[in-house]
Amino acid sequence: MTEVLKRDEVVAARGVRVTFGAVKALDGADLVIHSGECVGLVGHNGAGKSTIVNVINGGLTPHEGTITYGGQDERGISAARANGVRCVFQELSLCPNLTVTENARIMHPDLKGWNWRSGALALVEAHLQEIFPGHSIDGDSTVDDLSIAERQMVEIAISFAGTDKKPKLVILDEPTSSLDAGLAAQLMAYIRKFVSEGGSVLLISHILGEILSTSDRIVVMKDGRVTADRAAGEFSTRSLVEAMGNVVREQEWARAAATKTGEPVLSMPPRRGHGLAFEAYRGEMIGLAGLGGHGQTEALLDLYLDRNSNWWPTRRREIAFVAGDRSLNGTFPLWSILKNLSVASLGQLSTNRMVDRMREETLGESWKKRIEIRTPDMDNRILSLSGGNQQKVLFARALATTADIVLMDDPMRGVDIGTKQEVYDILRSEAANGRTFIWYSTEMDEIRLCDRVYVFREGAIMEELIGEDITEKNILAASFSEGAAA
Ligand SMILES: Nc1ncnc2c1ncn2[C@@H]1O[C@H](COP(=O)(O)OP(=O)(O)OP(=O)(O)O)[C@@H](O)[C@H]1O
Repeated sequence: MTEVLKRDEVVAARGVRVTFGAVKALDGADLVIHSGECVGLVGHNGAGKSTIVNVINGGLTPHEGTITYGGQDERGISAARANGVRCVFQELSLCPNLTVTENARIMHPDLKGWNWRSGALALVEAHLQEIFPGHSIDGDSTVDDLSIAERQMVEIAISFAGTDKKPKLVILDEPTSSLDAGLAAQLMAYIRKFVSEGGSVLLISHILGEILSTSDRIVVMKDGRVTADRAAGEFSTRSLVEAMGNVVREQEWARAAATKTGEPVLSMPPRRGHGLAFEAYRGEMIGLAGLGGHGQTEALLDLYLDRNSNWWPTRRREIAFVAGDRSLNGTFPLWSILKNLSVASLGQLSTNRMVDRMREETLGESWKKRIEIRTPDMDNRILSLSGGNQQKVLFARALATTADIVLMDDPMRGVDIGTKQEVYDILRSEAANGRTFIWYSTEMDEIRLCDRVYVFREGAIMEELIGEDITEKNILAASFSEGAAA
Protein backbone atom coordinates (compact mmCIF):
# COMPACT_ATOMS: atom_id res chain seq x y z
CA MET A 1 0.00 0.00 0.00
CA THR A 2 1.55 3.33 -1.03
CA GLU A 3 1.71 6.39 1.24
CA VAL A 4 -0.66 8.26 -1.08
CA LEU A 5 -3.36 5.61 -0.71
CA LYS A 6 -2.84 5.39 3.02
CA ARG A 7 -3.53 9.11 3.42
CA ASP A 8 -6.62 8.69 1.32
CA GLU A 9 -8.01 5.91 3.48
CA VAL A 10 -10.82 6.96 5.79
CA VAL A 11 -11.11 3.57 7.45
CA ALA A 12 -9.63 0.16 6.83
CA ALA A 13 -10.62 -3.16 8.41
CA ARG A 14 -8.22 -6.00 7.57
CA GLY A 15 -8.39 -9.69 8.36
CA VAL A 16 -11.27 -9.16 10.77
CA ARG A 17 -12.71 -12.14 12.64
CA VAL A 18 -15.73 -12.00 14.97
CA THR A 19 -17.49 -15.04 16.41
CA PHE A 20 -20.72 -15.34 18.39
CA GLY A 21 -20.58 -18.77 20.01
CA ALA A 22 -20.50 -21.25 17.14
CA VAL A 23 -21.32 -18.60 14.50
CA LYS A 24 -18.44 -17.07 12.54
CA ALA A 25 -20.01 -13.69 11.81
CA LEU A 26 -16.77 -12.38 10.24
CA ASP A 27 -14.20 -14.84 9.00
CA GLY A 28 -11.22 -12.77 7.90
CA ALA A 29 -13.05 -9.90 6.16
CA ASP A 30 -11.28 -6.89 4.59
CA LEU A 31 -12.97 -3.56 3.88
CA VAL A 32 -11.19 -0.32 2.97
CA ILE A 33 -13.05 2.95 2.33
CA HIS A 34 -11.42 5.98 0.72
CA SER A 35 -12.49 9.59 0.80
CA GLY A 36 -14.85 10.75 -1.95
CA GLU A 37 -16.35 7.33 -2.72
CA CYS A 38 -19.61 5.56 -2.13
CA VAL A 39 -19.03 1.88 -1.44
CA GLY A 40 -22.02 -0.41 -1.86
CA LEU A 41 -22.03 -3.43 0.47
CA VAL A 42 -24.27 -6.38 -0.39
CA GLY A 43 -24.69 -9.98 0.75
CA HIS A 44 -27.27 -12.50 1.86
CA ASN A 45 -29.04 -12.16 5.24
CA GLY A 46 -26.50 -13.07 7.89
CA ALA A 47 -23.48 -12.53 5.58
CA GLY A 48 -21.85 -10.27 8.19
CA LYS A 49 -22.62 -6.77 6.87
CA SER A 50 -24.00 -5.28 10.11
CA THR A 51 -21.20 -6.96 12.06
CA ILE A 52 -18.48 -5.32 9.96
CA VAL A 53 -20.35 -2.03 10.32
CA ASN A 54 -20.23 -2.45 14.11
CA VAL A 55 -16.51 -3.11 13.92
CA ILE A 56 -15.84 -0.01 11.79
CA ASN A 57 -18.13 2.02 14.00
CA GLY A 58 -16.08 1.00 17.04
CA GLY A 59 -18.99 -0.72 18.81
CA LEU A 60 -17.52 -4.21 18.48
CA THR A 61 -13.92 -5.22 19.10
CA PRO A 62 -12.88 -7.93 16.65
CA HIS A 63 -11.34 -11.14 17.97
CA GLU A 64 -8.66 -10.83 15.27
CA GLY A 65 -7.64 -8.26 12.68
CA THR A 66 -6.83 -4.54 12.54
CA ILE A 67 -8.92 -1.36 12.26
CA THR A 68 -7.28 1.86 11.19
CA TYR A 69 -8.75 5.33 10.78
CA GLY A 70 -6.75 7.51 8.37
CA GLY A 71 -3.92 4.96 8.71
CA GLN A 72 -3.84 5.10 12.55
CA ASP A 73 -4.59 2.00 14.60
CA GLU A 74 -7.33 3.02 17.04
CA ARG A 75 -10.24 1.30 18.79
CA GLY A 76 -13.66 2.12 20.20
CA ILE A 77 -16.73 4.23 19.50
CA SER A 78 -15.13 7.51 20.56
CA ALA A 79 -12.12 6.90 18.25
CA ALA A 80 -14.53 6.22 15.37
CA ARG A 81 -16.53 9.37 16.09
CA ALA A 82 -13.38 11.47 16.51
CA ASN A 83 -12.35 10.26 13.05
CA GLY A 84 -15.61 11.44 11.55
CA VAL A 85 -17.45 8.08 11.30
CA ARG A 86 -21.25 8.21 11.70
CA CYS A 87 -23.71 5.36 11.39
CA VAL A 88 -27.41 4.97 10.64
CA PHE A 89 -28.30 1.55 12.01
CA GLN A 90 -30.70 -0.92 10.46
CA GLU A 91 -32.63 -1.10 13.74
CA LEU A 92 -33.08 2.62 14.21
CA SER A 93 -31.50 3.97 17.35
CA LEU A 94 -33.25 7.27 18.16
CA CYS A 95 -34.58 7.72 21.70
CA PRO A 96 -38.35 7.33 21.24
CA ASN A 97 -39.43 9.46 24.21
CA LEU A 98 -37.36 12.50 23.17
CA THR A 99 -38.07 15.04 20.46
CA VAL A 100 -36.25 15.18 17.13
CA THR A 101 -34.28 18.18 18.40
CA GLU A 102 -33.32 16.45 21.65
CA ASN A 103 -32.10 13.44 19.68
CA ALA A 104 -29.95 15.75 17.55
CA ARG A 105 -28.44 17.14 20.76
CA ILE A 106 -27.51 13.61 21.91
CA MET A 107 -25.71 12.87 18.65
CA HIS A 108 -24.02 16.29 18.66
CA PRO A 109 -22.91 17.01 22.24
CA ASP A 110 -21.07 20.13 21.08
CA LEU A 111 -24.47 21.86 20.76
CA LYS A 112 -24.08 23.61 24.10
CA GLY A 113 -25.25 26.70 25.99
CA TRP A 114 -28.67 27.94 27.09
CA ASN A 115 -29.80 28.24 23.49
CA TRP A 116 -28.85 24.71 22.37
CA ARG A 117 -32.45 23.92 21.39
CA SER A 118 -32.64 26.46 18.62
CA GLY A 119 -29.16 25.42 17.40
CA ALA A 120 -30.22 21.76 17.31
CA LEU A 121 -33.53 22.60 15.61
CA ALA A 122 -31.80 24.68 12.94
CA LEU A 123 -29.23 21.93 12.34
CA VAL A 124 -31.73 19.13 11.92
CA GLU A 125 -34.19 21.20 9.86
CA ALA A 126 -31.45 22.37 7.49
CA HIS A 127 -30.31 18.81 6.84
CA LEU A 128 -33.80 17.38 6.53
CA GLN A 129 -34.56 20.07 3.98
CA GLU A 130 -31.33 19.48 2.08
CA ILE A 131 -31.73 15.69 1.91
CA PHE A 132 -35.52 15.37 1.69
CA PRO A 133 -36.76 18.66 0.22
CA GLY A 134 -40.47 19.20 0.85
CA HIS A 135 -40.61 16.90 3.92
CA SER A 136 -43.16 17.71 6.63
CA ILE A 137 -41.40 16.59 9.82
CA ASP A 138 -41.68 18.95 12.77
CA GLY A 139 -38.42 19.15 14.75
CA ASP A 140 -40.40 19.49 18.01
CA SER A 141 -42.26 16.17 17.49
CA THR A 142 -41.58 13.31 19.85
CA VAL A 143 -39.90 10.47 17.95
CA ASP A 144 -42.53 8.00 19.17
CA ASP A 145 -45.15 9.96 17.22
CA LEU A 146 -43.28 9.65 13.92
CA SER A 147 -43.83 6.89 11.36
CA ILE A 148 -40.98 4.46 10.76
CA ALA A 149 -40.14 6.27 7.49
CA GLU A 150 -39.97 9.62 9.28
CA ARG A 151 -37.72 8.15 11.97
CA GLN A 152 -35.45 6.81 9.28
CA MET A 153 -35.32 10.27 7.65
CA VAL A 154 -34.52 11.99 10.96
CA GLU A 155 -31.73 9.57 11.80
CA ILE A 156 -30.22 10.03 8.33
CA ALA A 157 -30.39 13.84 8.60
CA ILE A 158 -28.81 13.86 12.07
CA SER A 159 -25.98 11.61 10.87
CA PHE A 160 -25.07 13.75 7.88
CA ALA A 161 -25.19 16.93 10.00
CA GLY A 162 -21.98 18.37 11.39
CA THR A 163 -21.80 21.31 13.78
CA ASP A 164 -18.30 22.52 12.96
CA LYS A 165 -16.93 19.72 10.73
CA LYS A 166 -18.82 17.52 8.30
CA PRO A 167 -18.63 13.76 8.93
CA LYS A 168 -15.99 11.96 6.86
CA LEU A 169 -17.82 8.65 6.51
CA VAL A 170 -21.54 7.99 6.90
CA ILE A 171 -22.55 4.33 7.09
CA LEU A 172 -26.12 3.71 5.97
CA ASP A 173 -27.42 0.22 6.88
CA GLU A 174 -30.59 -0.35 4.84
CA PRO A 175 -31.45 3.37 4.77
CA THR A 176 -34.35 3.10 2.32
CA SER A 177 -36.04 0.03 3.77
CA SER A 178 -39.03 2.09 4.89
CA LEU A 179 -38.83 4.95 2.40
CA ASP A 180 -41.03 5.13 -0.66
CA ALA A 181 -39.46 5.45 -4.11
CA GLY A 182 -39.54 9.27 -4.12
CA LEU A 183 -37.77 9.64 -0.77
CA ALA A 184 -35.27 6.92 -1.69
CA ALA A 185 -34.40 8.81 -4.90
CA GLN A 186 -33.88 12.03 -2.91
CA LEU A 187 -31.49 10.22 -0.58
CA MET A 188 -29.52 8.64 -3.44
CA ALA A 189 -29.13 12.07 -5.09
CA TYR A 190 -27.87 13.52 -1.81
CA ILE A 191 -25.34 10.68 -1.38
CA ARG A 192 -23.90 11.48 -4.82
CA LYS A 193 -23.60 15.14 -3.84
CA PHE A 194 -21.96 14.29 -0.51
CA VAL A 195 -19.30 12.08 -2.12
CA SER A 196 -18.67 14.59 -4.92
CA GLU A 197 -17.71 17.04 -2.16
CA GLY A 198 -15.16 14.58 -0.72
CA GLY A 199 -17.28 12.68 1.85
CA SER A 200 -17.54 8.87 1.93
CA VAL A 201 -20.59 6.67 2.25
CA LEU A 202 -20.88 2.95 2.97
CA LEU A 203 -24.28 1.99 1.57
CA ILE A 204 -25.82 -1.35 2.58
CA SER A 205 -28.97 -2.34 0.75
CA HIS A 206 -30.86 -5.33 -0.58
CA ILE A 207 -32.32 -3.10 -3.30
CA LEU A 208 -29.70 -3.80 -5.94
CA GLY A 209 -30.90 -1.04 -8.28
CA GLU A 210 -29.91 1.66 -5.81
CA ILE A 211 -26.57 -0.03 -5.07
CA LEU A 212 -25.74 -0.18 -8.80
CA SER A 213 -26.88 3.38 -9.54
CA THR A 214 -25.29 5.11 -6.53
CA SER A 215 -22.06 3.27 -5.65
CA ASP A 216 -18.60 3.83 -7.12
CA ARG A 217 -17.41 0.45 -5.90
CA ILE A 218 -19.31 -2.64 -4.74
CA VAL A 219 -18.18 -5.11 -2.10
CA VAL A 220 -19.94 -8.47 -1.87
CA MET A 221 -19.93 -10.50 1.35
CA LYS A 222 -20.77 -14.16 1.82
CA ASP A 223 -20.58 -16.16 5.06
CA GLY A 224 -18.39 -13.59 6.85
CA ARG A 225 -15.93 -13.01 3.99
CA VAL A 226 -15.56 -10.54 1.15
CA THR A 227 -16.00 -12.48 -2.08
CA ALA A 228 -15.90 -9.62 -4.61
CA ASP A 229 -14.67 -6.01 -4.54
CA ARG A 230 -14.88 -4.23 -7.89
CA ALA A 231 -15.91 -0.97 -9.58
CA ALA A 232 -19.71 -0.68 -9.73
CA GLY A 233 -19.60 -0.38 -13.52
CA GLU A 234 -18.25 -3.93 -13.74
CA PHE A 235 -21.48 -5.37 -12.27
CA SER A 236 -24.93 -5.87 -13.72
CA THR A 237 -27.94 -6.89 -11.63
CA ARG A 238 -27.46 -10.47 -12.81
CA SER A 239 -23.73 -10.65 -12.01
CA LEU A 240 -24.34 -9.02 -8.62
CA VAL A 241 -27.04 -11.55 -7.71
CA GLU A 242 -24.70 -14.36 -8.81
CA ALA A 243 -21.79 -12.90 -6.82
CA MET A 244 -24.05 -13.02 -3.75
CA GLY A 245 -24.46 -16.75 -4.32
CA ASN A 246 -28.01 -16.66 -5.62
CA VAL A 247 -29.36 -18.11 -8.80
CA VAL A 248 -30.91 -15.54 -11.12
CA ARG A 249 -34.45 -16.58 -11.91
CA GLU A 250 -36.63 -15.04 -14.52
CA GLN A 251 -39.75 -13.88 -12.71
CA GLU A 252 -42.49 -16.11 -13.95
CA TRP A 253 -45.50 -14.61 -12.37
CA ALA A 254 -48.93 -15.62 -13.53
CA ARG A 255 -51.52 -13.30 -12.08
CA ALA A 256 -54.80 -14.80 -10.93
CA ALA A 257 -56.98 -15.40 -14.00
CA ALA A 258 -59.97 -13.64 -12.45
CA THR A 259 -60.26 -11.16 -9.65
CA LYS A 260 -63.28 -10.28 -7.53
CA THR A 261 -65.03 -13.64 -7.79
CA GLY A 262 -67.57 -14.86 -5.25
CA GLU A 263 -68.35 -13.03 -2.03
CA PRO A 264 -65.80 -10.61 -0.53
CA VAL A 265 -63.85 -12.12 2.36
CA LEU A 266 -62.99 -8.71 3.77
CA SER A 267 -64.37 -5.25 3.13
CA MET A 268 -64.17 -1.72 4.45
CA PRO A 269 -66.20 1.40 3.57
CA PRO A 270 -64.49 4.42 1.98
CA ARG A 271 -61.92 5.81 4.38
CA ARG A 272 -62.33 9.33 5.75
CA GLY A 273 -65.71 9.47 4.03
CA HIS A 274 -64.36 9.71 0.48
CA GLY A 275 -62.63 7.68 -2.19
CA LEU A 276 -63.29 4.00 -2.88
CA ALA A 277 -64.39 1.17 -0.62
CA PHE A 278 -61.99 -1.73 0.01
CA GLU A 279 -62.91 -5.26 -0.91
CA ALA A 280 -60.85 -8.46 -0.95
CA TYR A 281 -61.89 -11.78 -2.48
CA ARG A 282 -60.69 -15.34 -1.98
CA GLY A 283 -57.30 -16.11 -3.56
CA GLU A 284 -56.48 -12.52 -4.45
CA MET A 285 -53.17 -10.79 -3.94
CA ILE A 286 -54.02 -7.14 -3.30
CA GLY A 287 -51.38 -4.42 -3.23
CA LEU A 288 -51.70 -1.21 -1.22
CA ALA A 289 -49.71 1.46 -3.02
CA GLY A 290 -49.21 5.22 -2.94
CA LEU A 291 -46.70 7.45 -1.23
CA GLY A 292 -45.52 6.18 2.16
CA GLY A 293 -47.56 7.37 5.14
CA HIS A 294 -50.79 7.95 3.22
CA GLY A 295 -52.87 5.63 5.37
CA GLN A 296 -51.87 2.17 4.17
CA THR A 297 -50.63 0.87 7.54
CA GLU A 298 -53.67 2.34 9.33
CA ALA A 299 -55.95 0.57 6.84
CA LEU A 300 -54.18 -2.74 7.51
CA LEU A 301 -54.54 -2.27 11.26
CA ASP A 302 -58.26 -1.47 10.92
CA LEU A 303 -58.78 -4.55 8.75
CA TYR A 304 -56.98 -6.67 11.34
CA LEU A 305 -58.96 -5.30 14.27
CA ASP A 306 -62.18 -5.74 12.37
CA ARG A 307 -61.53 -9.51 12.34
CA ASN A 308 -59.45 -10.02 15.44
CA SER A 309 -60.43 -7.72 18.26
CA ASN A 310 -61.14 -10.68 20.52
CA TRP A 311 -58.81 -11.14 23.50
CA TRP A 312 -59.75 -14.81 23.87
CA PRO A 313 -57.42 -17.06 21.93
CA THR A 314 -59.19 -18.88 19.11
CA ARG A 315 -58.23 -22.27 17.78
CA ARG A 316 -58.99 -21.28 14.22
CA ARG A 317 -57.26 -18.01 13.41
CA GLU A 318 -58.95 -16.10 10.57
CA ILE A 319 -56.40 -13.43 9.89
CA ALA A 320 -52.64 -13.05 10.32
CA PHE A 321 -50.42 -9.96 10.22
CA VAL A 322 -46.78 -9.56 9.16
CA ALA A 323 -45.37 -6.46 10.82
CA GLY A 324 -42.94 -4.20 8.99
CA ASP A 325 -41.65 -2.34 12.03
CA ARG A 326 -40.33 -5.50 13.65
CA SER A 327 -38.80 -3.95 16.75
CA LEU A 328 -41.98 -1.96 17.53
CA ASN A 329 -44.68 -4.54 16.91
CA GLY A 330 -43.09 -7.66 15.47
CA THR A 331 -40.59 -9.52 17.59
CA PHE A 332 -40.75 -10.60 21.24
CA PRO A 333 -37.14 -9.68 22.03
CA LEU A 334 -36.72 -11.92 25.08
CA TRP A 335 -38.12 -15.04 23.42
CA SER A 336 -36.39 -17.68 21.35
CA ILE A 337 -36.60 -17.84 17.56
CA LEU A 338 -38.92 -20.86 17.82
CA LYS A 339 -41.31 -19.20 20.29
CA ASN A 340 -41.44 -16.10 18.09
CA LEU A 341 -42.37 -18.29 15.14
CA SER A 342 -44.91 -20.56 16.82
CA VAL A 343 -46.75 -17.97 18.92
CA ALA A 344 -49.51 -17.44 16.35
CA SER A 345 -50.09 -21.18 15.87
CA LEU A 346 -50.30 -22.39 19.48
CA GLY A 347 -53.94 -23.43 19.06
CA GLN A 348 -53.14 -25.80 16.21
CA LEU A 349 -50.01 -27.09 18.02
CA SER A 350 -51.86 -27.96 21.26
CA THR A 351 -53.55 -31.07 22.55
CA ASN A 352 -55.73 -30.72 25.65
CA ARG A 353 -54.61 -27.07 25.89
CA MET A 354 -50.95 -28.10 26.22
CA VAL A 355 -48.49 -27.14 23.50
CA ASP A 356 -47.00 -30.26 21.94
CA ARG A 357 -43.27 -29.48 22.00
CA MET A 358 -42.44 -32.05 19.28
CA ARG A 359 -44.96 -30.55 16.86
CA GLU A 360 -43.70 -27.07 17.67
CA GLU A 361 -40.12 -28.11 16.90
CA THR A 362 -41.14 -29.82 13.67
CA LEU A 363 -42.93 -26.64 12.58
CA GLY A 364 -39.82 -24.58 13.40
CA GLU A 365 -37.46 -26.91 11.53
CA SER A 366 -39.65 -27.01 8.43
CA TRP A 367 -39.78 -23.19 8.20
CA LYS A 368 -36.09 -22.89 9.00
CA LYS A 369 -35.38 -24.99 5.90
CA ARG A 370 -38.10 -23.49 3.75
CA ILE A 371 -36.95 -19.87 3.97
CA GLU A 372 -33.42 -20.47 5.24
CA ILE A 373 -33.49 -18.95 8.70
CA ARG A 374 -29.74 -18.82 9.38
CA THR A 375 -29.16 -20.05 12.91
CA PRO A 376 -27.46 -23.07 14.46
CA ASP A 377 -30.32 -23.46 16.95
CA MET A 378 -33.97 -22.35 16.87
CA ASP A 379 -33.86 -22.06 20.69
CA ASN A 380 -31.41 -19.13 20.43
CA ARG A 381 -32.82 -15.71 21.23
CA ILE A 382 -34.50 -13.91 18.32
CA LEU A 383 -32.09 -10.97 18.66
CA SER A 384 -29.16 -13.26 17.85
CA LEU A 385 -30.45 -13.26 14.26
CA SER A 386 -29.48 -10.70 11.64
CA GLY A 387 -32.23 -8.18 10.79
CA GLY A 388 -33.32 -9.94 7.60
CA ASN A 389 -33.48 -13.29 9.34
CA GLN A 390 -35.70 -11.80 12.08
CA GLN A 391 -38.02 -10.59 9.34
CA LYS A 392 -38.13 -14.11 7.86
CA VAL A 393 -39.34 -15.40 11.25
CA LEU A 394 -42.22 -12.91 11.19
CA PHE A 395 -43.16 -14.17 7.73
CA ALA A 396 -43.01 -17.76 8.87
CA ARG A 397 -45.16 -16.86 11.92
CA ALA A 398 -47.98 -15.63 9.69
CA LEU A 399 -47.69 -18.22 6.93
CA ALA A 400 -47.53 -21.12 9.39
CA THR A 401 -51.00 -20.28 10.71
CA THR A 402 -54.12 -21.58 9.03
CA ALA A 403 -55.43 -18.03 8.55
CA ASP A 404 -57.20 -17.50 5.24
CA ILE A 405 -56.26 -13.82 5.10
CA VAL A 406 -52.73 -12.52 5.56
CA LEU A 407 -52.05 -8.80 5.97
CA MET A 408 -48.49 -7.65 5.25
CA ASP A 409 -47.14 -4.24 6.24
CA ASP A 410 -44.11 -3.64 3.98
CA PRO A 411 -42.90 -7.05 5.12
CA MET A 412 -39.69 -7.46 3.10
CA ARG A 413 -37.65 -4.88 5.05
CA GLY A 414 -34.08 -6.09 4.94
CA VAL A 415 -34.83 -9.46 3.33
CA ASP A 416 -32.23 -10.56 0.77
CA ILE A 417 -33.03 -11.09 -2.88
CA GLY A 418 -32.76 -14.90 -2.82
CA THR A 419 -35.24 -15.18 0.05
CA LYS A 420 -37.57 -12.64 -1.53
CA GLN A 421 -37.84 -14.84 -4.62
CA GLU A 422 -38.64 -17.84 -2.40
CA VAL A 423 -41.28 -15.88 -0.47
CA TYR A 424 -42.89 -14.54 -3.67
CA ASP A 425 -43.27 -18.13 -4.87
CA ILE A 426 -44.79 -19.21 -1.55
CA LEU A 427 -47.26 -16.30 -1.66
CA ARG A 428 -48.31 -17.12 -5.21
CA SER A 429 -48.89 -20.80 -4.54
CA GLU A 430 -50.76 -20.06 -1.30
CA ALA A 431 -52.96 -17.56 -3.17
CA ALA A 432 -53.68 -20.19 -5.80
CA ASN A 433 -54.85 -22.42 -2.94
CA GLY A 434 -57.33 -19.77 -1.85
CA ARG A 435 -55.45 -17.62 0.64
CA THR A 436 -55.93 -13.87 0.33
CA PHE A 437 -52.94 -11.56 0.73
CA ILE A 438 -53.18 -7.82 1.36
CA TRP A 439 -49.77 -6.37 0.84
CA TYR A 440 -48.52 -2.86 1.53
CA SER A 441 -45.13 -2.38 -0.08
CA THR A 442 -42.84 0.59 -0.64
CA GLU A 443 -41.22 -1.32 -3.52
CA MET A 444 -42.78 -0.85 -6.94
CA ASP A 445 -41.46 -4.25 -8.11
CA GLU A 446 -43.56 -5.94 -5.42
CA ILE A 447 -46.70 -3.92 -6.11
CA ARG A 448 -46.42 -5.00 -9.73
CA LEU A 449 -46.71 -8.64 -8.62
CA CYS A 450 -50.24 -8.11 -7.27
CA ASP A 451 -53.53 -9.01 -8.98
CA ARG A 452 -55.25 -5.82 -7.94
CA VAL A 453 -53.94 -2.61 -6.39
CA TYR A 454 -55.53 0.14 -4.33
CA VAL A 455 -53.65 3.44 -4.50
CA PHE A 456 -53.85 5.54 -1.33
CA ARG A 457 -53.70 9.31 -1.16
CA GLU A 458 -54.18 11.38 1.99
CA GLY A 459 -55.63 8.50 3.96
CA ALA A 460 -58.20 7.35 1.40
CA ILE A 461 -58.26 4.90 -1.52
CA MET A 462 -58.22 7.03 -4.65
CA GLU A 463 -57.73 4.50 -7.45
CA GLU A 464 -58.12 0.82 -8.17
CA LEU A 465 -55.86 -0.82 -10.76
CA ILE A 466 -56.32 -4.35 -12.07
CA GLY A 467 -53.96 -6.71 -13.95
CA GLU A 468 -52.10 -5.10 -16.82
CA ASP A 469 -53.06 -1.60 -15.62
CA ILE A 470 -50.76 -2.03 -12.61
CA THR A 471 -47.87 0.01 -13.95
CA GLU A 472 -45.47 2.42 -12.29
CA LYS A 473 -46.85 5.25 -14.43
CA ASN A 474 -50.46 4.63 -13.36
CA ILE A 475 -49.53 4.20 -9.71
CA LEU A 476 -47.52 7.42 -9.64
CA ALA A 477 -50.26 9.34 -11.43
CA ALA A 478 -52.86 8.14 -8.91
CA SER A 479 -50.52 8.88 -6.00
CA PHE A 480 -50.23 12.53 -6.92
CA SER A 481 -53.33 13.62 -8.78
CA GLU A 482 -57.03 13.12 -9.24
CA GLY A 483 -56.90 10.27 -11.76
CA ALA A 484 -54.57 7.59 -13.04
CA ALA A 485 -52.89 8.13 -16.36
CA ALA A 486 -54.44 6.17 -19.14
N1 LIG B 1 -25.42 -10.62 19.09
C1 LIG B 1 -25.35 -11.74 18.36
N2 LIG B 1 -25.42 -12.97 18.94
C2 LIG B 1 -25.33 -14.10 18.22
N3 LIG B 1 -25.19 -14.12 16.86
C3 LIG B 1 -25.12 -12.94 16.23
C4 LIG B 1 -25.21 -11.68 16.93
N4 LIG B 1 -25.10 -10.67 16.03
C5 LIG B 1 -24.99 -11.26 14.82
N5 LIG B 1 -24.98 -12.61 14.94
C6 LIG B 1 -24.85 -13.59 13.85
O1 LIG B 1 -23.79 -13.17 13.01
C7 LIG B 1 -24.11 -13.41 11.63
C8 LIG B 1 -23.93 -12.13 10.85
O2 LIG B 1 -24.97 -11.23 11.20
P1 LIG B 1 -25.12 -9.77 10.57
O3 LIG B 1 -26.16 -9.05 11.36
O4 LIG B 1 -23.79 -9.14 10.47
O5 LIG B 1 -25.65 -10.12 9.10
P2 LIG B 1 -26.10 -9.12 7.93
O6 LIG B 1 -25.28 -9.43 6.72
O7 LIG B 1 -26.10 -7.71 8.41
O8 LIG B 1 -27.58 -9.62 7.65
P3 LIG B 1 -28.93 -8.79 7.24
O9 LIG B 1 -28.86 -8.60 5.76
O10 LIG B 1 -30.03 -9.73 7.60
O11 LIG B 1 -28.95 -7.54 8.03
C9 LIG B 1 -25.52 -13.97 11.61
O12 LIG B 1 -25.43 -15.38 11.51
C10 LIG B 1 -26.10 -13.58 12.95
O13 LIG B 1 -27.06 -14.53 13.37
